[in-house]
Amino acid sequence: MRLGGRLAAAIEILEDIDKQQRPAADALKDWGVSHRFAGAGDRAAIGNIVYDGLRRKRSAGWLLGDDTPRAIGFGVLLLEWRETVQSLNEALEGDKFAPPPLNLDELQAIAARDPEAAPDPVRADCADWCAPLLQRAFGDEWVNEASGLAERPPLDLRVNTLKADRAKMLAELAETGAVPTRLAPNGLRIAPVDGAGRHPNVQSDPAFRQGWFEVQDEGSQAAAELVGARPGMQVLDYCAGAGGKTLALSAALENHGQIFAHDSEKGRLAPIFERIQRSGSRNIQVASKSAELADLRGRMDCVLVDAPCTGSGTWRRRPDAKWRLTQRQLDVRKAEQAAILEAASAYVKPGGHLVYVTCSVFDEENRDQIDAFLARETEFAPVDHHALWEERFPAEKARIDGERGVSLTPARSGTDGFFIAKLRRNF
Ligand SMILES: C[S@@+](CC[C@H](N)C(=O)[O-])C[C@H]1O[C@@H](n2cnc3c(N)ncnc32)[C@H](O)[C@@H]1O
Repeated sequence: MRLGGRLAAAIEILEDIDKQQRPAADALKDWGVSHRFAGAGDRAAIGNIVYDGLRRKRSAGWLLGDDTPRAIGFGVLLLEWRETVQSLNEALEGDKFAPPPLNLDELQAIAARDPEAAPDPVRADCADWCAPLLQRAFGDEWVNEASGLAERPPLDLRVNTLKADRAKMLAELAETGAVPTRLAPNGLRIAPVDGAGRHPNVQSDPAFRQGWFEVQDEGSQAAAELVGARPGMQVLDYCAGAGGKTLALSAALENHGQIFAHDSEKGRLAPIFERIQRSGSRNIQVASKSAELADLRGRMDCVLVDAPCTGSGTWRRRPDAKWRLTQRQLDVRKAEQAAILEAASAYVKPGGHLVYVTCSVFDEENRDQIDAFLARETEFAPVDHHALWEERFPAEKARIDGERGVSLTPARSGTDGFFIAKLRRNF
């Protein structure tokens, strides 16, 4: 397929996502099934236009003076793919699968608009109702921080130190261009791809099947590091889901001590069993029912609450979620987070720690939750987050509120957006 055919396919998929309000991954998969002739390179290129279009939906549409899938598809090629009006016209000419070329209105809009001078919510590529949330979280930096959340992400891996080390993995994955991550001590990073490129399918590498590494954003790895799990500890991962952080904690425990992996939704835990087996972890006990946790009350050295959240920190990877999010969903998440913090805190022993993590950048899900929890539960007090950060990552910058927690963002730390607060139970 030439660029025109790929663009037409991307516009069709963007229309489908818009009309059906469905996840981008599902729409792309269905398109692939009904267009089996498309090769791997075409699928990657079409997927990139769709995902870039969703990341930069507002600014791409604004450039053409419209918010249709067509405007977004063309706009994002101009904004992100280094195409020009001229190069696009040349590429589309004579391609019978291409969409109609840019019309006069579109050409006039493009000529009249300077992306740098666009209104703030357009440059931030966010919904209007989210702008005040981002402003509150980032102050004067909000547009820059929000546009960081609209960039392509890298592919990050965590080396499983139960089976391998970083030098061994660097050699194994040399062809991928992987380099050590700056923050996470066991991380590797494969840089974001350009244009129609695609990341290597690392999960088909024999080293993955042998459990030498996992795919995990560096921010998630850093969050697991800040939990401070050490060999011999008793740790409860209260919202374990598919086990991304459980496995990182298990490696930190070096198989000494115990991790209890819990999640209220049994189905979410389903992938954890195979992952545990592959990783060589021998100290993870999966507990899907709350009743199975009864004996752990007041006994844990550390309880991790990796809370359900809006996921606003992961908009680079799931840009469709950015446009589906509603105020009502945020309110539901806030209520869940408060209830989970309350319930999980009962398992921490005196002198132990409660660690609250979200992959959101909104204060409403982060520091506000910590403030409200500390006001209710006087036996808990925050650790010194500056000292915590310095101890683990002395050379790196993060947005730190000493009392409430550490915030990571693409613009600041080059990771997904994460919030981490560590509280000590004093009595
Ligand atoms: C952010 S995800 C966890 C991701 C996981 N820790 C990882 O690193 O891969 C949040 C999880 O919280 C779970 N959850 C939601 N409500 C819960 C509750 N009341 N108690 C325990 N887990 C809950 C969800 O099912 C979801 O799997």
